[in-house]
Amino acid sequence: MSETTGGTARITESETRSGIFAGSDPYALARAWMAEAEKTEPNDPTAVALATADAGGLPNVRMVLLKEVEESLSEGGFVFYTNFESAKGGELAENPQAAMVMHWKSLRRQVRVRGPVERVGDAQADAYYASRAYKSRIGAWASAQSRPLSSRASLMADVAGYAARYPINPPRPPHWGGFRIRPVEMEFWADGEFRLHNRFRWRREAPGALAWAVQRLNP
Ligand SMILES: Cc1cc2nc3c(=O)[nH]c(=O)nc-3n(C[C@H](O)[C@H](O)[C@H](O)COP(=O)(O)O)c2cc1C
Ligand SMILES: Cc1ncc(COP(=O)(O)O)c(C=O)c1O
Repeated sequence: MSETTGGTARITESETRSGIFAGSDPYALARAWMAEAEKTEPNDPTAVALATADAGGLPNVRMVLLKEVEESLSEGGFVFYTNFESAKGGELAENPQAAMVMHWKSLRRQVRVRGPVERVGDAQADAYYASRAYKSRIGAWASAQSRPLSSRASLMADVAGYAARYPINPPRPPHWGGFRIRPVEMEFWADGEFRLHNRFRWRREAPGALAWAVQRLNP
């Protein structure tokens, strides 16, 4: 058992990690793997399957694009953007916890993250919204995401209506913004021969603690 200090976060682990698993900051490790995936994946290297559950515990899952792995040694988060009134928005309002997994076929690796979820602050969400294509910004106004739609024509009429209302610089819709998953657990997985994969789980040493305990897991 060894103890090291990764920035402000202490790490306890049973085995020294090396190669693609090395490092004392799991956010930096996730960013490094994503940077590799950007070179090898044909499209959407930041796509994640995002799992939520409603108040009754029934799970739901869908893809979203991860837009930020925040720079922090100990208290970072995984950020995505969506409609607060969508199915996932409703589930996160009832039960603000989520899990996500990134899987890159080209690298044969996956990263899993679990934790409580909070909304991203207005200034950060405004800045991200402003960086999107104009038509995507208008689409966020027009789409009542996850609710029934009578026809494609009605959606396109709403798109035209919002484009007329906001010919330039549409403000961020009040129903659209970001969520941040604050990990209590992360897992880095890489494919091994004959299914003898390598897995390292990073878990907070105690609820609310900054320190991580890292454990190699059976494949
Ligand atoms: C690769 C990919 C990326 C996506 N990214 C997002 C996203 O970042 N935000 C979003 O709201 N929907 C995104 N979607 C659409 C969602 O998968 C989903 O259809 C939508 O958010 C409604 O989900 P819900 O009804 O569970 O709320 C993406 C779909 C795919 C296939
Ligand atoms: C409905 C929806 N919202 C948001 C996003 C996030 O991506 P972007 O901000 O790059 O449009 C996506 C990506 O596919 C999407 O489908």
